[in-house]
Amino acid sequence: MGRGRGGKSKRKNRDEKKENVWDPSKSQKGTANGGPANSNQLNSKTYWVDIEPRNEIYENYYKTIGICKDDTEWEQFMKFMGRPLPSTFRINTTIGSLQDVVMDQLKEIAEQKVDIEIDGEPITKMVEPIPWYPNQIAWRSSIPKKALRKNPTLAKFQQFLVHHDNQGNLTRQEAVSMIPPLFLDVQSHHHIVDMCAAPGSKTTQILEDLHVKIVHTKEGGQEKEIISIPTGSIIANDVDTNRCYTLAHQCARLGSPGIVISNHEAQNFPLLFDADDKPMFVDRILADVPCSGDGTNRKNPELWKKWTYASGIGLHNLQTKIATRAAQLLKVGGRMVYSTCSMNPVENEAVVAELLNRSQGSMRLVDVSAQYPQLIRAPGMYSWPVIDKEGTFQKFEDVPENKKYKLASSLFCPTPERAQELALQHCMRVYPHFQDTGGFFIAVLEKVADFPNQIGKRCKNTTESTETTESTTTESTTESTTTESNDSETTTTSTTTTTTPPNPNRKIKARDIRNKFFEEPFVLLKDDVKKEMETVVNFYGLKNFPCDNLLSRSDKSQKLYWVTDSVLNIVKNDVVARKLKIINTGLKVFQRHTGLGHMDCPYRVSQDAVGSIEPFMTKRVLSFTHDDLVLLFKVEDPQFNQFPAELAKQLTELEPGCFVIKISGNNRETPSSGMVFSAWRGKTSINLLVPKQEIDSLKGMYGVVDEKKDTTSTTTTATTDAKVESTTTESTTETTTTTEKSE
Ligand SMILES: C[S@@+](CC[C@H](N)C(=O)[O-])C[C@H]1O[C@@H](n2cnc3c(N)ncnc32)[C@H](O)[C@@H]1O
Repeated sequence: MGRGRGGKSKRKNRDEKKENVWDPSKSQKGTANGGPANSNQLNSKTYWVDIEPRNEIYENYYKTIGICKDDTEWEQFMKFMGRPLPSTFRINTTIGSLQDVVMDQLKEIAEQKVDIEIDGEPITKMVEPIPWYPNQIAWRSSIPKKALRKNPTLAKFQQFLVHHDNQGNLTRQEAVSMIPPLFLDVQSHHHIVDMCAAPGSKTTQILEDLHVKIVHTKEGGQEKEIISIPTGSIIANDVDTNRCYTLAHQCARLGSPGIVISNHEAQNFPLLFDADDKPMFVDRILADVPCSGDGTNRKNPELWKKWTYASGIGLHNLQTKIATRAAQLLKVGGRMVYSTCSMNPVENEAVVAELLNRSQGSMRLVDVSAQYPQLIRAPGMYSWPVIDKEGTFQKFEDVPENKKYKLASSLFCPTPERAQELALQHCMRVYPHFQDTGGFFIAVLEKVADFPNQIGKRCKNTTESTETTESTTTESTTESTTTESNDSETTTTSTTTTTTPPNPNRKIKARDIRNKFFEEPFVLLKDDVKKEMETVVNFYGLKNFPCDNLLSRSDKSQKLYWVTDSVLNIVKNDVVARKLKIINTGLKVFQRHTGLGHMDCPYRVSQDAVGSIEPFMTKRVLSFTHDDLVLLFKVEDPQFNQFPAELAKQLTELEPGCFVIKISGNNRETPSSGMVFSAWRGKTSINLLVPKQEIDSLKGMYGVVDEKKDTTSTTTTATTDAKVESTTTESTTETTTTTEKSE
């Protein structure tokens, strides 16, 4: 973590595009070129899509359900639902002293006066902190993105956003989406599962929290310290393989050894066992389940056209299964957050009530009303009718016999007495008009005892388990939102017993091919690689580096991944390591040189992990100034003697091979100071072992004009003996040298 990467470029991803259907370029109105007639008077419609933010069925539904207390509030609700969302983002809390730089710049921008109107309402602030988010880490701006680009006064803010987003210094995330991780109350030793994690905005937020350690001071107080190696871990899971790669990419930007990306159906997520064969129940679990998304209409206006009664009803069963599985995987005393970006009680309180019923008192809703008091929220609902195209039903008993198969009894609200017993008021509802956000639902639950038929009773020294592994009959993908039918679920998904251990020689199975799962398992280092590590430790002068926390992916051990103790514990259990479908884990820290002739050290430091490994290095770290860095950007493979004399001498004396460049200087004056880069010392020249995208992003940021001969080349050239292919592959974030193939 920290300033681990010189520059973090952001790859546009297909999934993001798919999810965010709003395409402002198609919605230009106003002047001939699409801009407003007067850049100070904006009409939000100018910047929004050409979709009327109305849907009669939706409006009737939510009026009947009674989410607003009266007509005046309803008007407010609809007014905000019909507007584009403010832009919101979080500052990355793990970038060390750079956080102060970002904050300074942001405050300077925030102080600038703006004089614009949107829909006739004056906007006086370009950007402001979100009041309920601690320590001014989250910010919002009501100015539409497109207006930022068009208006010269606002352009500086736009540049700030683009630059720091590219550098991984901030994450754009919807304000309400930041709420569930806050209530998860993560600590650095926690073992966490994010069950439906892609595209990963909440995972990255949790991952940042994992790197914060609470230190107890002598005076009895508490301080927060950013740590690069937590003991805990987060497994970020998603059923959609492609979305898992997006997730992996998002998480790689943070460079944490505590991440595991897995690809399972959340409702069948396997219980893991540690190296001693003990079940690894989790400390924290987030079930941010697939939902109708009817709280996101402001972001995805297309949803206005798509909403039907079936949108929520069709997902209730899957949501209940996922919530149940989450509760089963949780440690007694652990915390779970269930959330949706829907306002529909059948996806929210109904699921929570059903989970509490199934838990038979082992789960309870936590009253978090005193936490984050500036966050305006409504309590959970106690009663709601179930409405579908057949009619409106107050109780399951009211449904005609021949229609009962379409509606599960768990969709219906409990009796008022039972709702009170379950304390459904402790659920939280956030509506758009409360603080100009999307709509969201959050429930915080605690496990107080074992779940009925608690999973995890497993015989030691045997692979037999009472734990469910994925049943081939439940391998379906996400349930359709359009189906009206819904099986009434009476049993949990955990009661199936399997006695079939995973195949120890597991390669790729037919089922995996159907699910497009082709990843090789992560394994502990073989003895010969362990032996090689002695050379690596010596070459880089690694002091106290935890070599035992390294994994590889194949026999060739081309790349070595650094993981936290918690991840290591998972992989050490051979059976589990094969059962868990890991797409990626940890931090790629070393990459083998191949085809480079005789090299004293078989591995070079990967740019992905350079910031994390540099503090362990007592050799081969050279201090460069910002000007030296600019020279490296401008000149292809600069010769030693092109640098100042002292640095040229150090380079000459350095043994050939990989080394690390650390930029000196004061953070506030030299923006690149503290950045670290993996580099190669050739015979007479050096070059960066950094992907081209990252270099380009930095060059843009520092206004470096390219003086290199071949600007279209994707590789550095051959006066040095390592060449880095700078294009990233579609499916992974890896870069490969031209002399090596990725594993
Ligand atoms: C609401 S989105 C999650 C958003 C994510 N938590 C974030 O903050 O970026 C729901 C996710 O659930 C995934 N999903 C759908 N069905 C699933 C299942 N049965 N098991 C696991 N993930 C599922 C979808 O692929 C989607 O990525």
